[in-house]
Amino acid sequence: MTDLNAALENIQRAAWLKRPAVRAVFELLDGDQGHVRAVGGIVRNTILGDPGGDVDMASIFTPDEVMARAEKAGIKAVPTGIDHGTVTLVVEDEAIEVTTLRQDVKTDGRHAEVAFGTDWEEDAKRRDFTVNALYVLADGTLYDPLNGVQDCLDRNVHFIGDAAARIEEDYLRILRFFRFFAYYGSGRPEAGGLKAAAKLKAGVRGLSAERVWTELKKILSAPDPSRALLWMRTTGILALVLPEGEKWGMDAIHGIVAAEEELEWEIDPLFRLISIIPPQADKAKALAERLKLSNSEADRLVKWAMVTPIAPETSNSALEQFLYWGDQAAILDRLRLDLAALRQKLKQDQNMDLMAKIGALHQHMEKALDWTAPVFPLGGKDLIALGVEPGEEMGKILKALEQHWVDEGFQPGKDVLLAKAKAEHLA
Ligand SMILES: Nc1ccn([C@@H]2O[C@H](COP(=O)(O)OP(=O)(O)OP(=O)(O)O)[C@@H](O)[C@H]2O)c(=O)n1
Repeated sequence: MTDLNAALENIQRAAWLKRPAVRAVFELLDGDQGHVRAVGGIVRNTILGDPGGDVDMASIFTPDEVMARAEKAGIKAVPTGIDHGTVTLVVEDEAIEVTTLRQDVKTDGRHAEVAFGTDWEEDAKRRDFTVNALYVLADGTLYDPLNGVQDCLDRNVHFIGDAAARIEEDYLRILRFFRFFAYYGSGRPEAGGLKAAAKLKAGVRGLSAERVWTELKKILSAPDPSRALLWMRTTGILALVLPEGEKWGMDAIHGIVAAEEELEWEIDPLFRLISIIPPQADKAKALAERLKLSNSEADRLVKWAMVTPIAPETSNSALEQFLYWGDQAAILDRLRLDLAALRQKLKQDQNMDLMAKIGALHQHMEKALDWTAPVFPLGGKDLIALGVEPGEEMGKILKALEQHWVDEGFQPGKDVLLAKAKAEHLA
């Protein structure tokens, strides 16, 4: 476990703190006087020993002042979120968001109305969690007004001030609570935050589909999201954002996480989603529409839901037929899912039958991964040459010949197929 000294050292040594863009922004906005500071995810992640992510900064200067200074210094500045006081500065291809300190004035639960401020503690207090209210100054010292470092070290995702009030400012914070718990939490989520999240959960209904899906994807991308998902289910929050996953085997996710680790599968949030919803095309479609998944995400989900499960006993030739007529990616998803489930089962019940099934599924997966569909050697032109009129009938003949070719293990060549066409279809 990281201790305080190691955490502070992580910051002093952080490579991002020395990057030209970060130095340029510190210089532009009087970093030596503490008027601009790195904040948010990058600081949190660095303390926890995983210094990845974009560098976001906060500053006492108004967006106009930031723009004016950037222009004078020849730094590219784009007003990317001017309503929220955000200007993006670009130096040597690195984009850094600089947001003016804020004080909240009014809120409707989704969008806080903000006034610019110059008080760092005030800015810290209007953020969501203590672990996100950490600032790094130009010289690498830490400003931690709300004891966020200790909460990082204790793996405690702790709302700032009154949890309910923080949530009412932005209901997305309910999902962020579970996201940060998934990544950094240990034990149980903090009781006060959990209670407030459960009580105010109806508020997530008012969030845009895009924000919910983006956040859900981040939860599903955590090294092990299973505990967070279980708490979301216990509090009834999962039922609101993902009703399909409510009664379905949440246990599957354990098998997936284990298989990812043991078989070095890449973490794939959509695959994890697949594992916790039932394989029903109508449900998959409804989910994709409700959460506004991208076309490729929706396509993958629906195709997976429609694919026929492939039993371990399936013969090689039957598998080839599945692969030829079906969707390779969906079949692979199906195989991976079943494999992960069987491997999990084997941990409780070491029996030969299970081992044999797992071995067979491994082989099916190898085959499916290597699969390139053979090309059917016949086309419409070949039948026209035999005197068949183009049209529906020709389509039927071609389909029948193709089916025969597949059934025969893709072996019959063009001549054999043409002979069959003459004998059976053109007599
Ligand atoms: N609903 C929100 C969203 C963000 N923030 C604050 O804005 C910072 C930046 O937000 P964002 O970039 O969305 O998230 P990060 O915490 O930086 O995490 P990541 O970059 O890993 O998504 C957060 O750290 C937090 O201080 C907040 O208080 N409430």
